[in-house]
Amino acid sequence: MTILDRIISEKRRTLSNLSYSENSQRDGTARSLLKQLEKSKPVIIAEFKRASPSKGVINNQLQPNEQACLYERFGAHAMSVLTDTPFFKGTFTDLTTVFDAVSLPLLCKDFIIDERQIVYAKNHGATVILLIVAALTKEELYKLYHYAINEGLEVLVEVHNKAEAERAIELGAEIIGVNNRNLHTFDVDLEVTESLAPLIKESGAFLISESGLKTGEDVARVIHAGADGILVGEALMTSENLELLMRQMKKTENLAGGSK
Ligand SMILES: O=C(O)c1ccccc1NCC(=O)[C@H](O)[C@H](O)COP(=O)(O)O
Repeated sequence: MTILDRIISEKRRTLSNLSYSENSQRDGTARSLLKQLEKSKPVIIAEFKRASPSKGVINNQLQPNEQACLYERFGAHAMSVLTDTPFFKGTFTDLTTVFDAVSLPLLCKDFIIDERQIVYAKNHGATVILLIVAALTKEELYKLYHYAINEGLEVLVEVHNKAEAERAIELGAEIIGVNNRNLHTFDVDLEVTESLAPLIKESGAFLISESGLKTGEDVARVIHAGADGILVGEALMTSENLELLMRQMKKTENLAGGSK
């Protein structure tokens, strides 16, 4: 059993607590990750991540609104907020707090297996949701993807290997995230992005490299492989000089061999 299996099993257990009924006062239509991807490279998706199964507590001291304002000020193009509580110590209040603090596209980083979670995420300010191919059957992936699109949301479809990438491409996903973290061992290896990039880029989808990016050199490596953007959590949550690190990650010289 992988950590993903354990997380999904916990999600199923708590699903009945979610309701469709809550109405949102939040209009996220102007916050498009796709538009950011069309105009900037590399797109930086900065994550608010207190804890994780692989690292335990990462940083429990930061306030989501303050960190969001710093991310926006230092040039993030979008934000990701972990909303899962048991494994990541995140909450949906974090998501609404961040929505109210900044005007960036907002990814609800959760483990979605049911339409109710999509409505719930949207009502709490999400403009992008995550669908993890490894967690869904082909039918579930298709149904949830189109449900989210019909709700006016954008979807980051996450893959870990070639078979999953082929499923994301077959779905017609416009934004595909390659997660460099092995869910069995928790090891991160940027070679995962490098190996899947040609297939994903050939499909015409935007490619986001996720997990394990710590330095400007790491970013240069995945951008050189073909990534259009990156998703970074731990390195930003623990940085002692966030402004410098984000500047290094955004540097256009990182686009080794590529154009802006
Ligand atoms: O981070 C984990 O330990 C983890 C374990 C199991 C499933 C998902 C997990 N993380 C979610 C993410 O995808 C990352 O938070 C995101 O890519 C940022 O990663 P990092 O920059 O390495 O914090």
